[in-house]
Amino acid sequence: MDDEQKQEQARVDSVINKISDRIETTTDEYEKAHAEKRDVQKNYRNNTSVNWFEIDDRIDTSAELQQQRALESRLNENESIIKNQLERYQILEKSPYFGRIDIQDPDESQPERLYIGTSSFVDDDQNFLIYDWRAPVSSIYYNGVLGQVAYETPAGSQTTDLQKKRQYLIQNGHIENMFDTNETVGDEMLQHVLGEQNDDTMQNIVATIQREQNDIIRDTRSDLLVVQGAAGSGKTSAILQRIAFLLYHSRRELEADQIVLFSPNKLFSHYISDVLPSLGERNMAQVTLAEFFNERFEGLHVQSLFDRYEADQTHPGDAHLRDYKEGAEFMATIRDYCRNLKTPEMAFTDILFDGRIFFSHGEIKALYETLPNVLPVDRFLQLKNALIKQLKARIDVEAKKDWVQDAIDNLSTEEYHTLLGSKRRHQFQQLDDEVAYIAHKLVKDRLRSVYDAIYNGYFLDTYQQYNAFLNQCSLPENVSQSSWQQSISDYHDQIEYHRLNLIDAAPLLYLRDQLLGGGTNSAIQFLFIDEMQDYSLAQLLYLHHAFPRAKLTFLGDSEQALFKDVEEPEAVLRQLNEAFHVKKSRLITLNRSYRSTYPITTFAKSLLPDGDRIEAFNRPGDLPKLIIRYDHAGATRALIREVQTELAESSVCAILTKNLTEARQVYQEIHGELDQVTLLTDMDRSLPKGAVVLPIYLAKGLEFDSVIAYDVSAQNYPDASLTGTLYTIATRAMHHLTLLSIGPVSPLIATPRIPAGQLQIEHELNN
Ligand SMILES: Nc1ncnc2c1ncn2[C@@H]1O[C@H](COP(=O)(O)OP(=O)(O)OP(=O)(O)O)[C@@H](O)[C@H]1O
Repeated sequence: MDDEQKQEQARVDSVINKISDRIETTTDEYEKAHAEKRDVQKNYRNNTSVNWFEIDDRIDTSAELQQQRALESRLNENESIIKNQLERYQILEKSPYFGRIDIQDPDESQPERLYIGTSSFVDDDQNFLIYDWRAPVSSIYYNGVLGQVAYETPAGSQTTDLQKKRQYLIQNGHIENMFDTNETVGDEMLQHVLGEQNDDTMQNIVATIQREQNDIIRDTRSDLLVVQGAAGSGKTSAILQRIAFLLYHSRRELEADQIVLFSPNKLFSHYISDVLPSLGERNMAQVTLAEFFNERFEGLHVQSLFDRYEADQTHPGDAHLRDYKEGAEFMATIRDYCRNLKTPEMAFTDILFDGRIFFSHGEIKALYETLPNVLPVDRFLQLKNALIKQLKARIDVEAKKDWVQDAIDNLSTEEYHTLLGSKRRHQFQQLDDEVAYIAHKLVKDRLRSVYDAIYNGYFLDTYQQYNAFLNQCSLPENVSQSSWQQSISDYHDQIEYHRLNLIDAAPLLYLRDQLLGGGTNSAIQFLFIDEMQDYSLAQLLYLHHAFPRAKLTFLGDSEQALFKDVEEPEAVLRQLNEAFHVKKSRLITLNRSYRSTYPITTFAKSLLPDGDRIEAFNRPGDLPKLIIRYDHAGATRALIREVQTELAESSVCAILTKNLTEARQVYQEIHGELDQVTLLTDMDRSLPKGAVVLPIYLAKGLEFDSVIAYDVSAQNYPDASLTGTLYTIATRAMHHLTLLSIGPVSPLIATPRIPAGQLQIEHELNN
């Protein structure tokens, strides 16, 4: 250790001491806050156990309880603020900072040294010992090269002279490594971090954020930010850091649950779940598209993207028809259709109660006719109000009937009191009033389902309405009437079985919202969509409609699209701009790929016709291995041997297949021969150790130490339509990639673009 490093270590020690002291005092504070909250809660519980019916005169209790509830919520908040601070200090205690910048401001006589870490730390004399990485001045660390640099502050742009930039790797209080660099963030540090990574969960990249990634993270202006980047270029990492940045930037106005991330699968949700907590922030809400749709279509099973991948492989369907139904124009057609819909064309339906008609569709239609001719969404709101008014009138009439009196007589004391609810006996002038109240309440409760049906708009059969819409569409030239009619009849059959094809989900929801209103959540301020290439424009438009106030960040890589054509990043942005009409949009492309070793990225990019623009990060490693076998038994033996070799070094080895059928078959073949092997499905939420077998679409967004691509033969990957699939598989590997071919190798690999020297080839003879 040279003198310089000794001095730096001494500073680290002294800062850690101060952090440890602070942890001690904060722990005391936390315990106090916790005890205070517990006392109040105990008190609150004792009070709420008051029996309302026996102690009629304790009217004050309610006000007291309200006060206590407010107090409890204040104490809760206080406790969680202290807890959060404590967690941040605990993170800092292990590794207080990762960067230092020495800057000389024009109006200062001395240069200043600033140390940068995951959050700021101020000593008792108000000296900033650590700056938060998200502070305006910290951007110099990520963006600046030595010399004059500018950075944005709330007060405008500032310039300063950057004299030194130093990076540290501090683990458990020790400086493991430190480098001075003139680059944005030096490659040495990246080498170190990337070489060390393992599969468990994603790590934050705060110490080594690259310049273009920093642009993504710190963008606060764009309404629509589109990130297109090669596999492993850090798109997901960057947006998680962006979320942490936004939470810091708008601490007062933004909560983590006002941010939604659409993630590609459940495994991915788990995989990224540690990143924000490791930065001292709460996780945002996460949902998959399938979860979102299934929640919106209660009682209907919506086809998932995975079901569709599987179906596509046997019945690819009409591509033109799909393009039409998944496009922006189709959604616009729905909006126009809804706006111009005439009463006779509306699919009104009866509201039933106990199997009998309560409001007939004719009655409802007639009522609708009497309402002012405004947009359907407003007119339906009026219709709901009018129907609820009628329902109330019918409740009044019904409450006076004999059956109700009989029902009251048969109520147990407990049921009676439940109906009485918070009302107290002395609030009624006479017993009759009380009975009338109970009768009314009883009928209202019984008719609750009618009320819900009105409230939810069940008087309009939206499935039937969508069917009617489909039947009147003017088709584009490349879509034939027969294939359109077939798709309508498929839709019809699916609905009969309470199922819905993915292609119809967004349009149908849009139609429903256009007519009946609702479906929107204005509380969400930021919407993130990862793997955007797997979403149709119609789906993206629907999500924009569903979260109308949210700023949008979409990220993806069209090269990784399974069964879809590659699109240029600029074309993606153009399409979105035309469809979304946002004020400020921005495209950021990331071409440098960090995940895999140099030989793996070099191989993977060669699979793509235009892979040259991808830059492989220079991390050394073994060449990808291509194993060729000419029969199934030989292939299985080779597979088992490879898995064993890989598991001797790594804790997880992923065998990636084209689809679920293939994954099941591989699992059957090997699970008797290996100790730890798991077949993963779309229900799995976490990754077990050992060998895992899964179809590629479930591995989207994930990475593994070691990947075996199963059966890359010419028979299994015959043509360019599977380039995206193969590329996605190859780019999941961080350190080792093995390709197993049963029979002659796919022309996607046996191509002049991939010289033999890029691979280690093992033929059957070597078995
Ligand atoms: N600046 C960085 N510093 C350190 N590691 C990084 C950096 N950028 C990316 N990585 C690492 O590279 C790997 C790939 O990153 P990430 O998963 O974010 O890429 P991606 O573009 O979303 O990939 P894909 O599209 O293939 O899912 C991760 O292990 C991530 O930690």
